[in-house]
Amino acid sequence: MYAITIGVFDGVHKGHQYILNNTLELAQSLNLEPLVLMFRYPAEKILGTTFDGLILPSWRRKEICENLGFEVIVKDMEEVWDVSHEEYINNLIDMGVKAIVCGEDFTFGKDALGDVNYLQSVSISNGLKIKILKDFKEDSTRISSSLIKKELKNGNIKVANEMLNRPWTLEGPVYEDKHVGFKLGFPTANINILYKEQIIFPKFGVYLVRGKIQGRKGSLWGLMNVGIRPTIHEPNKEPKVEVYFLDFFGNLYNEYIILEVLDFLREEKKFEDKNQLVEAMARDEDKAREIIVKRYGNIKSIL
Ligand SMILES: Cc1cc2nc3c(=O)[nH]c(=O)nc-3n(C[C@H](O)[C@H](O)[C@H](O)COP(=O)(O)O)c2cc1C
Ligand SMILES: Nc1ncnc2c1ncn2[C@@H]1O[C@H](COP(=O)(O)OP(=O)(O)O)[C@@H](O)[C@H]1O
Repeated sequence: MYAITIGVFDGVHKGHQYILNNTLELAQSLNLEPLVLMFRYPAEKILGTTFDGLILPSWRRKEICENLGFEVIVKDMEEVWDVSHEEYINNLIDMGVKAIVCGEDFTFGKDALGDVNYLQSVSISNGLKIKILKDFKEDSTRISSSLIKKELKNGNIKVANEMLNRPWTLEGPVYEDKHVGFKLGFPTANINILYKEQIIFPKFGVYLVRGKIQGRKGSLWGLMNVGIRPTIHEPNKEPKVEVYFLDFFGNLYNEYIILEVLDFLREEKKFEDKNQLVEAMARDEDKAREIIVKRYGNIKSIL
């Protein structure tokens, strides 16, 4: 028997963490198993309106919830798009749901006709316990996935990380390209962040990151560039996420990399020539090393 919470949980930010913690507490007090029904994408993606990508892919959100102690079911919202709100609740009851935790703006079922009032009206006859939570606010700001995405688009990575309660991560497999990086003296592993799900690109520019190569123990400092590389390429190139790891040399093709994005160093620029770009990259490296020593006590890159 389950205590469930339902949603996209994009980012699994502080507001989500508040709902999740409440679900864990309720589950414990009622002797139920905590369960998350998680949707891969928000409704905007299906409606084709203003969806600019996910903060975190579904498997990463699932893992975070599992680490908190939840069982997690990931579904495509399309699967339940046409299910009426009455049937939706009946399906949950059939699954063994005994308690539901949600925010006050929670809606469900076809045309979003199910809401917290409906939930409460059917709860007694179905023996359901409903817990409705008020918006989670910090300094009177309502923390939300769309606010975090706005901060990421503005390069305010530290603000976003604060709302996430952990460093934002970008991840994906490394793919081979034209080897321009090596020739510039800064080899960069290209990370395909879109290989399975649509993920948001942050503001184009240079970031300090800490990277992990899946299957290896340690982690590496790195400089991540996100953008269209206007110095080297024609305009309208596809944006790319690439990382130059400090104090590392090795083959990363086809490795799977997870980057913790820690700081925004500067915007991407079109330099007059390659030499100026290389000089700027060297300055980026100096700045990154300064931050590492100052803020992180010179923790080394280790693999
Ligand atoms: C630390 C760092 C900073 C970068 N800054 C810029 C930049 O400001 N402008 C730019 O055009 N490219 C920038 N790049 C991207 C390089 O142009 C790119 O790594 C190189 O062209 C190889 O790209 P390719 O894989 O598309 O061949 C930067 C790369 C790194 C690692
Ligand atoms: N310090 C490093 N940081 C990132 N990649 C490195 C590093 N040292 C070696 N490499 C390797 O070099 C590759 C990138 O070289 P680059 O010339 O930029 O080629 P490509 O155009 O294929 O990305 C990486 O995918 C990785 O295999």
